[in-house]
Amino acid sequence: MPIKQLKIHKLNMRLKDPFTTSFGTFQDKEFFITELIDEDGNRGYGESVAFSSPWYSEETVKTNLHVMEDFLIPILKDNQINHPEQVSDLFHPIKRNNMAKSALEGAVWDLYAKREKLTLAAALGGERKQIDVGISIGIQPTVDDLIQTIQHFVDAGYKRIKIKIKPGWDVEVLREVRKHFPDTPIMADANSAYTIDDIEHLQKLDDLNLMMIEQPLEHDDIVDHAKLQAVMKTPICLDESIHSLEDTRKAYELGSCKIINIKIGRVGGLTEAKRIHDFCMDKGIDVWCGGMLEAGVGRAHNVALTTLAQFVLPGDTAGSSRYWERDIIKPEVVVENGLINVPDQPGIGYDIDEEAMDEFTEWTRVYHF
Ligand SMILES: O=C(O)CCC(=O)c1ccccc1C(=O)O
Ligand SMILES: [Mg+2]
Repeated sequence: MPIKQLKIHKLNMRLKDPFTTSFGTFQDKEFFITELIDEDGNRGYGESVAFSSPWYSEETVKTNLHVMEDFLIPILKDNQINHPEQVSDLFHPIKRNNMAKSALEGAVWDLYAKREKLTLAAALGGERKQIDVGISIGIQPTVDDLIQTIQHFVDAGYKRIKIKIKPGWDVEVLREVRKHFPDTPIMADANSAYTIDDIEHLQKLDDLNLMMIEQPLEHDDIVDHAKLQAVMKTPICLDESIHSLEDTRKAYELGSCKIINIKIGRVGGLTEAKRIHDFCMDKGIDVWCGGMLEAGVGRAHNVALTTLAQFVLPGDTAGSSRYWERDIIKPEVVVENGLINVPDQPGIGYDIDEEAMDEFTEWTRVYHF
């Protein structure tokens, strides 16, 4: 691909409502939009998903910029790229920093799909025209607030409800929720808030008919999760622990989970996400697409990935309006009856809303190839 220029746009956006997990509360999001421009004027876009603080993983907005500028962009400049699948191998010598890698690799995928006049979904091999959507609800001030919030999103049609839990906001809360919503597909996400010493406590969740429990134990663990899965009938889903196909294989061999949440940023890009998907399809592990409170570009990438066959469970790919007063894409991502219609325009399939980009852009840097 005759790449001419890369732009990195630094954006600041404010979520409509604060979002609280076991590790902290977010409302202001700073991130990068990557824009890769070829000699014909095609533009491919990616989004960095690291947060400002290393609470979810070790990456931050600042480490993303450092790693992109000092290591990854030089690799892109020095190599002729014909297909986006080359990028993850070219980036492989750089350890981890998967969200930085993904922000650039995503722009290469979008540019490639646009040049080939394919939707990003089709370029990845996805066939679904609509995807099922769930929603992730942060920790609320009171159980009543939580129940009202769930009711709101159940009424809006979301196909499953994910509830964030932490010690002190878990068994009793979920029991109350289950009483109000006996038949709703419900799951819990602990974001690594428990340890092996909490196994007996976590077993109390087993009679609540949860779809799964996401990442109950340490962010880097797969051994204790296997011990937990062995004594629980509720499926364990791994999020933070899975950074690669290799991690997935090891978790599978140990029996650490029955479900995997695939986040493009966490695994270093769409190519690795697809490799994990293919492995899980082969082994019968269900997967779904996780979220990082993305703006429109990242959200569009998630929608495209979810069209692959083994994404059999609703993802955390809620509509733009769940997060933002105004998103940076036109049209915004819309959820109706718990479904998103996959766009049929080339690449990510949504246009950049240049006016919104201007509003949220703090600065732009240009790199000439
Ligand atoms: O709606 C979303 O984008 C996902 C929300 C979510 O659960 C989440 C948000 C921030 C960090 C981690 C997570 C997570 O999936 O664990
Ligand atoms: Mg999670």
